Amino acid sequence: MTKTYTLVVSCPDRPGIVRGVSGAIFDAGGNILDSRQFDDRETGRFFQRVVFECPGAPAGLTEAMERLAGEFAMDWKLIPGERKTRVLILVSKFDHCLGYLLYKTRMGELPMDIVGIACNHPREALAVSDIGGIPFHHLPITKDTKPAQEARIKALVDETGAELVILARYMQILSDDLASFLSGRCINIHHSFLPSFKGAKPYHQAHARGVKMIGATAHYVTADLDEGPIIHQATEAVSHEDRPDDLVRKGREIESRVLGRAVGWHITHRVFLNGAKTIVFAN
Ligand SMILES: Nc1nc2c(c(=O)[nH]1)N[C@@H](CN(C=O)c1ccc(C(=O)N[C@@H](CCC(=O)O)C(=O)O)cc1)CN2
Repeated sequence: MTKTYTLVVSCPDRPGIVRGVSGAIFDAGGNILDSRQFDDRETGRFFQRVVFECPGAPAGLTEAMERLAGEFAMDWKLIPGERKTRVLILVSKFDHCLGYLLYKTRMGELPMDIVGIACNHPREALAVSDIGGIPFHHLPITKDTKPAQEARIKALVDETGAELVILARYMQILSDDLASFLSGRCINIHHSFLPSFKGAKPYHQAHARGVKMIGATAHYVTADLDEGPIIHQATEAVSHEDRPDDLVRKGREIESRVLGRAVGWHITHRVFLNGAKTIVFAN
């Protein structure tokens, strides 16, 4: 039976990388369906994402990639097309982004398994979302209980085998330790067009500043608040007639859409970390 695979590679740039990778896929019986690449002249690093189909398992590809990895100092990963990413979602009071992710997952538009939802408020706080049979974890937090609460989050990640943690308007600052534990596998939605208006109340800051555009930013989480590598952003025009609540209302749609696209690109292996930035082979 024909199967599809995604191969992602990154390595110091030099001639012969694309020939090596495409040759290995050809020798394994693969037919390339899509290939995207980028050569970062600033860092001298090369990035490639290849989707190919193969009549069954790509025989010998792993061994060939290991040889290429030795020759080119290459980081690489081969992912079966039907594989779904295991995801843990963290949320606080506002559940519009959670609701959007649940809907997109149920519609089959996000290939992921939501293995749990954790919230620092009781279940009843999630006003609109129907979480169905997804396990819900109420993890209250205070200044004094933060270390224990975060230890519970780490345990949940390990117990559920979560490969990605999504902060879907989770309004608690992760400690350096937890941010480090989740490095490269935790995506946050910030409700402003970063780097403007960092912090907990960006819409009020935006209103006070009198901006004519608002936006949202999906980024990987680092210890430095709202400073992580950006995956996706979008904006919408607003006017003097918009009060803070209007900005919050208009922002809900932007936040949901931006987070949904960023998560979709991450779980389909279209996002590469490149220092403090990202490379995104968007679709
Ligand atoms: N280590 C990080 N943790 C978190 C990040 C991040 O980038 N790095 N993003 C936030 C989300 N966020 C903005 O997008 C944000 C959340 C919360 C706050 C904040 O000041 N929270 C207060 C408590 C507020 C409350 O209880 O309602 C606090 O934690 O003291 C600012 C920005 C998620 N975590």
